Amino acid sequence: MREKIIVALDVDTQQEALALTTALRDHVGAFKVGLQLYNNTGPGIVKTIADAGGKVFLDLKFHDIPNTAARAAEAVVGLGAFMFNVHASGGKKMMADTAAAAKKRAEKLGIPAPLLIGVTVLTSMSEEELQDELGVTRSLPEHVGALARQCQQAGLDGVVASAREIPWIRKACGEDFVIVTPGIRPAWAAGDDQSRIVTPKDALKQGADYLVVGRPLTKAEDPAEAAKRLLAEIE
Ligand SMILES: O=c1ccn([C@@H]2O[C@H](COP(=O)(O)O)[C@@H](O)[C@H]2O)c(=O)[nH]1
Repeated sequence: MREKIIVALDVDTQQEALALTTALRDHVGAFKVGLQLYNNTGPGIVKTIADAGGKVFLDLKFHDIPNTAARAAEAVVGLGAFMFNVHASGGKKMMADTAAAAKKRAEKLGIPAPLLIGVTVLTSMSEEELQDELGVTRSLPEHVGALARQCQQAGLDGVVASAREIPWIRKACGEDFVIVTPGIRPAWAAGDDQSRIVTPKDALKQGADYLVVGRPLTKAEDPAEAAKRLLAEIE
């Protein structure tokens, strides 16, 4: 089960990130480098964590025109992350061009292409916000299911969504499509700015492939103890 846990390293410095990877690497499967750490430290952080024995999910959520996203994806391939992502709402062409560019670059380098995952609806967003602010008329789970289908048709490997929407994603995309679920909160953790939260146990019960957990572990007084507590709930 621990292989399914991805820790969000939302910290400012390489030093803080490496302290967390050292404390947590025996308890989890991978580490996520997002906008905060990447923009504070630069692309080299991916290799630094990989060299320290950690698998890296590079969570930069590309959302741009097809050419820009595809060229950025080519740069990502050489960094050594096992997974990276784009926003599904960037459209099918953007996703398809990005997937094709990453595969081509990986082939050229003779390395496996990283998994490419589409962000459906951010887990911080509620159905009310989606409908009232973004003008989406279908229900949130239906919207996630429809975006997931577009990701699959564009050649992506999976999606990011709340574990609440897994039944809709499985219905639209089948069992082999990768589902990465942030917004994971054990009962003892604060919800913070997340809206569609799910416990680790329920996320696994629903069939999540990966659970992204940040603050419940990284802000804990003892991150390794918090990870052990979380694992005790699911193993
Ligand atoms: O829909 C999404 C997409 C990405 N995230 C990222 O996951 C982590 C969650 O951190 P917590 O501290 O466990 O809330 C964070 O890095 C987000 O950028 C997400 O939460 N929701």
